[in-house]
Amino acid sequence: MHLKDPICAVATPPGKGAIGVVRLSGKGALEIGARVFRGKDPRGMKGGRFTLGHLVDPRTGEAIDQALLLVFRAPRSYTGEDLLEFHLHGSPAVLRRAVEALLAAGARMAGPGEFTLRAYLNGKMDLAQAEAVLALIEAEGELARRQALRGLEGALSRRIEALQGKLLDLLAHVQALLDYPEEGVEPHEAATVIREALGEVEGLLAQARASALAQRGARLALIGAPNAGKSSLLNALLGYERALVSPIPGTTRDYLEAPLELFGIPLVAVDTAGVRETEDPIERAGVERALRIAEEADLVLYLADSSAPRPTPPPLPPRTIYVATKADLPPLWEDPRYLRVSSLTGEGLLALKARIREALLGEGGEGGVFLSDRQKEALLRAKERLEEALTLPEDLMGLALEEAVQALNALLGRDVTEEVVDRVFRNFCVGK
Ligand SMILES: Nc1nc2c(c(=O)[nH]1)N(C=O)[C@@H](CNc1ccc(C(=O)N[C@@H](CCC(=O)O)C(=O)O)cc1)CN2
Ligand SMILES: Nc1nc2c(ncn2[C@@H]2O[C@H](COP(=O)(O)OP(=O)(O)OP(=O)(O)O)[C@@H](O)[C@H]2O)c(=O)[nH]1
Ligand SMILES: [Mg+2]
Repeated sequence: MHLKDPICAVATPPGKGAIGVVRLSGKGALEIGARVFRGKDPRGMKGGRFTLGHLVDPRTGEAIDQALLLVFRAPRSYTGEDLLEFHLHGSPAVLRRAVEALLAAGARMAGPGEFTLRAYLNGKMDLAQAEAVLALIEAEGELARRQALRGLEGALSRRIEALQGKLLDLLAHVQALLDYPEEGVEPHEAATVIREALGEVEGLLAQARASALAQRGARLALIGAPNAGKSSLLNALLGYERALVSPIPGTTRDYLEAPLELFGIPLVAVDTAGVRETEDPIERAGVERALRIAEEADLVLYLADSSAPRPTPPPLPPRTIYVATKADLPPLWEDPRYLRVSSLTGEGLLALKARIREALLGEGGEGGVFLSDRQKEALLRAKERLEEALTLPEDLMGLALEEAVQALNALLGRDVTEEVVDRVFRNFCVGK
């Protein structure tokens, strides 16, 4: 059901701020606006204009606040409907009264994401773009922000549409074959198109992994023997003295977490107690924790002091980068599998950061676009159907191709059930 009734909500975050914005959208928004605004009549204003006046209580005429009123006229607005924005002082007391005034004048409270839902239903954006709006709001790191902006501006949608175009051409070809078998199609041609499509889908799936990582961030554990230089490397990565450093082995007793952004990826670096055999029960508890943290981390940096006798590493997960520390001192051992780093001089630090980035994102992290879990599932369905089509003779692959196109349609939010749409917008905040 697509309602067009006027909805309103505060668009800015709760709390105090320089400005607070209340949005009003739908059929009759201009009339409601006229009831709550003292100043220029919004019904006489062109779209894309603003004016300064007062927001008033429609029941009493009492001024609630000064207001800058922005008027957008259907279909040229965010939602595609008539839309008014009241820019008020960012005061909880003002915003509460402002919403009350709009409700009294005939609007109703918007549901979560209802403005963006209307933008989607009115064809202002597809479902993939709507999900990117949410991802942009949620973005904490630079990479997540960049990926979400690309998605919201339609980078993914265009790629999916191009892919569908190719598959629909092939489908037409294959269907023609059913009607005019004597015409014939080059058998290898279909396979080539499908393989190309599969390549594109797989490329997007790789981006989905990078996208999930950019959104959620990653935990990076530093582990190694006492005195290996873990706390020093943590400080060097952070660029400030977060952890205590000393020449006494066993300085770090408990683990320590510090947020850090590398190449736009939000990370939590975890410095841990040096791993060794020990009688001290407190130290032993610290060691056990360190090993568990390594096991649970997305990526482990295993540190070994290159200026001391070579230690035997504890059991380490496969996602481990091996680091030989104190590269500024004469080495007692060398191993090409270890990256030489000095926290003192900074030598090898850039190479280490590059390795961390590569381990987390793989090669193609940079040009990525945001992909939601829902979009990833649609891509997996398309991939299955394309793989199936590849095993079939041309005259029988039509159904599989059609289903692949349908999966891509679902990604864009075409021909999807209300339930699918609801599930997307449930995650939005009220006011978006
Ligand atoms: N004050 C304010 N700032 C905002 C938003 C908003 O809704 N209000 N946005 C909301 O998320 C973002 C901007 N996105 C927007 C996207 C489209 C339209 C819009 O009115 N589009 C019309 C007309 C465009 C035009 O005048 O050229 C259209 O597409 O037809 C407005 C904002 C970020 N900043
Ligand atoms: N020359 C040199 N000394 C370093 C370097 N990194 C660390 N050190 C020294 O090595 C000693 C131990 O450093 P920490 O960073 O405390 O080592 P840790 O691995 O955290 O040790 P625990 O907390 O005891 O497990 C300190 O005296 C540091 O100054 C380096 O790159 N070069
Ligand atoms: Mg330490």
